[in-house]
Amino acid sequence: MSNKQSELEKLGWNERFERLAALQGESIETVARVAAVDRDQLLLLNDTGTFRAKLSGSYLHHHRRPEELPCVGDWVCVEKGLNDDFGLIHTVLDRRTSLCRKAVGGVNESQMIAANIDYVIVVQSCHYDFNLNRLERYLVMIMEGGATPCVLLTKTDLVEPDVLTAQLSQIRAAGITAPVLPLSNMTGEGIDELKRNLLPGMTYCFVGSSGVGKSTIINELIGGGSLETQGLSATGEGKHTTVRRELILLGNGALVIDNPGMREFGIIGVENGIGRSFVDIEALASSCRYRDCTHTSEPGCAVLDALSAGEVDEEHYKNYTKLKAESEFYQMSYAEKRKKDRDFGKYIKSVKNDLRGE
Ligand SMILES: Nc1nc2c(ncn2[C@@H]2O[C@H](COP(=O)(O)OP(=O)(O)OP(=O)(O)O)[C@@H](O)[C@H]2O)c(=O)[nH]1
Ligand SMILES: [Zn+2]
Repeated sequence: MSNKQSELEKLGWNERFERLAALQGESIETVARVAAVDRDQLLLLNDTGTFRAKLSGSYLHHHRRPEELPCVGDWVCVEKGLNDDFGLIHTVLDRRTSLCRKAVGGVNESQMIAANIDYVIVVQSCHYDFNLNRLERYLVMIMEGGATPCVLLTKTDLVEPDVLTAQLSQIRAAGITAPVLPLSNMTGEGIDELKRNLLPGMTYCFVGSSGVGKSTIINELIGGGSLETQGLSATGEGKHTTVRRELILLGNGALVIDNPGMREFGIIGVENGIGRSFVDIEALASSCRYRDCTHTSEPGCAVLDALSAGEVDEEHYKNYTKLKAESEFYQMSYAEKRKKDRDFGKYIKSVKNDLRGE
């Protein structure tokens, strides 16, 4: 393996991207990872360090949809002469995973937040913030983007052990098998285990409501020794701006993406369960000919009838079927997860023991 290659692997590069680049006739010499995006300016990272870049005119001309523009975590191919201030990006390699904020239930809006994340860590505080429905919505959206979810329950120092135990059993009863780690930034419980679980070359991000402790955790992780977290100053149009780097390489080799959009990820529509925001469609569904009607092609479907009569908005209908498909996909994995119940039971027991200090 070339030196260049092993340096890039520290930034999350792997064989899959290698093949993608080769397919597009790109040499490994041109690749870099997006560390931040600031309007038309990007901060890139490769084996030589951090540098600035812009999208080539041709790329902009051929890629107009918002999701085609590079976001933090993307791998791009870039041309930069020794004396150039900016590199010119001409290719964005296909994303392996993505985190996309989107609306469900009527509003048509979506925003690419980050790309090529391996693990998304959903942070909820077990003190007031805990909400199973919200957790499920986060997990669905994460899995839809292809990343692996994990859950952190923070502020365990603020609740009685039985409150935490009840929350863990609620999570288990909902069929969620993502790893759940109770943690306290105050007592330090769970911090070491979290650190042990962050693997070199893997990309992580933390999502969750404001105030649950994400900054405190990330600061703790960075405090453990981070390489180059500062941004890069750039002079453009007479202004001097600093672009804050959002892709952070931790001392242990793991990568963390920390950006404001990410923190609010999923906020749009996340509280809307199917029953609430799609009551109109659910009501129609009760008059469908078949009880298990999927409202996509069946004869005698009251929803499709209402759609063609213009009584139900097309976009609203699309969102409904989409969310329904997602939750069915999610339900499917429930069955498999049941099998793991026994293991989870053991886990709960060990957590209880930990809490008792055994
Ligand atoms: N008791 C207790 N307080 C905590 C814990 N973790 C964080 N806090 C406190 O909770 C408050 C919010 O923590 P932050 O880390 O800023 O939360 P955040 O999730 O980053 O919030 P945003 O930056 O708004 O997204 C701060 O006052 C922290 O000191 C914890 O485990 N236990
Ligand atoms: Zn139907």
